Amino acid sequence: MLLLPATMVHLLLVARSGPARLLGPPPYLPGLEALWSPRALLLWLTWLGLQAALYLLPARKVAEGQELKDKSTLRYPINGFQALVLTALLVTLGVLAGLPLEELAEMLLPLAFVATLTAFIFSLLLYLKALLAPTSALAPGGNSGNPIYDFILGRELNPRIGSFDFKYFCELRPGLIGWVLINLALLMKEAELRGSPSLAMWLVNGFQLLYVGDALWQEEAILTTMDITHDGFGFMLAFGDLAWVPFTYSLQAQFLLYHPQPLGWPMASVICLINAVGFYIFRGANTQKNTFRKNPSDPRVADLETIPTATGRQLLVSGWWGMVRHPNYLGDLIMALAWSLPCGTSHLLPYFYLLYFTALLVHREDRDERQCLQKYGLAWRDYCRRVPYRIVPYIY
Ligand SMILES: NC(=O)C1=CN([C@@H]2O[C@H](COP(=O)(O)OP(=O)(O)OC[C@H]3O[C@@H](n4cnc5c(N)ncnc54)[C@H](OP(=O)(O)O)[C@@H]3O)[C@@H](O)[C@H]2O)C=CC1
Ligand SMILES: CC(C)CCC[C@@H](C)[C@H]1CC=C2C3=C(CC[C@@]21C)[C@@]1(C)CC[C@H](O)C(C)(C)[C@@H]1CC3
Repeated sequence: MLLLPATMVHLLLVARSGPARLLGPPPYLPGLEALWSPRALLLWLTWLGLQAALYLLPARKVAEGQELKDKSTLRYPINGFQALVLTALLVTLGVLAGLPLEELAEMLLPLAFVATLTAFIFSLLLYLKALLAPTSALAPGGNSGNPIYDFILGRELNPRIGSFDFKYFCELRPGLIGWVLINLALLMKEAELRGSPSLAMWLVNGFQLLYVGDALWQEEAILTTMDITHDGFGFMLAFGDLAWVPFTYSLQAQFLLYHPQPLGWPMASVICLINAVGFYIFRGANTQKNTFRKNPSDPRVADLETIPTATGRQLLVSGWWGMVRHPNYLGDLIMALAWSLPCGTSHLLPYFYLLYFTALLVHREDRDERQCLQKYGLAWRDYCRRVPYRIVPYIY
């Protein structure tokens, strides 16, 4: 709980320091006056309020989630992309009216601090709320009885007030859209400092906007991911969604603002190709699984080979899911590489995301395999025999 926020602050400080050494000490230890700013708090609360208001707007579609323990299903508004477009419109109007968006680049530290504070307070409230929740509403992993463990992992699976689903909202809106907004502010700051944004900055902004835009366009697909179907909503996800994603996932753009990197068109084209390959695998795999889970007889997946399981559900054993057992992770990792390459090879810092993400996905894959083995037993063993590699074909 303390190490993650400390790591985030370390990264923010190091990115703007001359040597930008990931593994070195931070350039200085910020005092409370550098972390706390009422202006940052006001800005952050306005941002959360705006995203909540956009979430509550009428949706083009309302989707049903996976079946819960008590056999019920929850309904989710599909209006994330609409929220992104409306936010973009509002920001454009604001900038045209003189809003100094580039000033965000100077406010990252106090903003990250208030985002962390909100994550702490919010997860405490979620924990208290979960004490009143019925057993059927609890997540499988966050009910050990150890309050600290449960506070971190989250006791309740889908905490809601009325139809407002906190986990679903936080996973895709304030942090993810905040991430691209911070990137844009850094791009504008670079334009102010150097006359125009660098090619490397354009690439990082473009790739990450594609990733976020895609997540919101394919919003419904998140309903079959582990975060929604299995993990409770506690400190880890609240901090991850609200603070970690916007302030550490924008690290490459932060690095580029303070350490401009030369990048020619031939290298830029190779990097674009790497990102396109990663995106193709990531999107193909996620869409295939989501389509199959929603309707196994959908013509797009009906021809794929499957393994029946004792639960009545089937496992895909051809197509993307016949190549490795987590093709979506492979695509995501290839994209992570493409986001770091525009920052050159002189520093390790911009590769932090790739390193952290590899560790996160290897751990997540292992966790998922254990859950699947428990759920599907022999059928899962059969799947592992037929598809022996976890993430990278012939390597891992
Ligand atoms: N940028 C970031 O920071 C992060 C991004 N991600 C991305 O989020 C996406 C979702 O990841 P995550 O939720 O971890 O995992 P998945 O979307 O891969 O979901 C795993 C589940 O898929 C189902 N499944 C597994 N194998 C098969 C198969 N062969 N056929 C059919 N269903 C199968 C199982 O659930 P069941 O059978 O019950 O349906 C399993 O529990 C990924 O693309 C990942 O890269 C994840 C974490 C962080
Ligand atoms: C703080 C900890 C070290 C780790 C916290 C992990 C979280 C930051 C991630 C857990 C799963 C995530 C997903 C996405 C963002 C990061 C977190 C919240 C995701 C929304 C990114 C966009 C993708 O298209 C997705 C598939 C929708 C992702 C779902 C999982």
